Amino acid sequence: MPRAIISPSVLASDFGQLTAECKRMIKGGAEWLHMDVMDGHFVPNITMGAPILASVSKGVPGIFMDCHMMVAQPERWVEDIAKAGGSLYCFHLEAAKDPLSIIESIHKNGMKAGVAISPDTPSTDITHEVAQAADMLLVMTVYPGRGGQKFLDRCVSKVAELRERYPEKDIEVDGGVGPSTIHVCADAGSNVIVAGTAIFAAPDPEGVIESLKETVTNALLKANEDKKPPSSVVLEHPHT
Ligand SMILES: O=C(CO)[C@@H](O)[C@H](O)COP(=O)(O)O
Repeated sequence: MPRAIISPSVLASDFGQLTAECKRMIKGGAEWLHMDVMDGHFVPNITMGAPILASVSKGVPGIFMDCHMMVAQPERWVEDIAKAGGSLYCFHLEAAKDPLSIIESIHKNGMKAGVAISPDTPSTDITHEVAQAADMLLVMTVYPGRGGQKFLDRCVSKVAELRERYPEKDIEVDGGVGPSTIHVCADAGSNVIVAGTAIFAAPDPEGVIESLKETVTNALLKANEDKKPPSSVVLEHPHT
């Protein structure tokens, strides 16, 4: 059964105190940190690249950097991000000419591989081969490019469709996720939750992390329970 993982998006943090902000989130219960890398081509904004990630990994030993690569040439940055301490390299399917070879290169460089889809990309564009090779699938619930946007409900059905196809895979949601939208994401089957504004702008980030995690864990347990045969059937056929 997949487990609940909360990955605060540092895009909503104080970049002047990035290392301290990451430590604050880990202390508050976050397991991963979501690092939004934007190149000004795939999306209009520019955020951070390998040198900043390297400083963070040096300043926060053991950090799991969930790197969301909003870049036009995802194959180009794999080595640099690995050297900078990236733990997971998630690239956009829309930008990839050969997703399978990018996944192979990510694995060769010692990172987990993620494949992201933007709101207008159907989940069926992720082929079975690509989904199987990837460690994580990311369903964007806003258009990539900036934080603080409104959650797009219409993307949730893609999470459910992918969860149906891949019961054990890590499935991440990102964009406008917080206490008011977590239930639909969790019920659809996402287990890795990215939240920026909802966590960093909260007076009690630890409380938000804890409640997001609890909601997701409960949904995962319920889905797992629902898969089991009813207990009466088990009792009637103890040897089957
Ligand atoms: O990738 C992105 C935006 O492109 C996200 O990671 C956002 O940074 C999430 O921020 P909130 O919507 O949670 O504020």
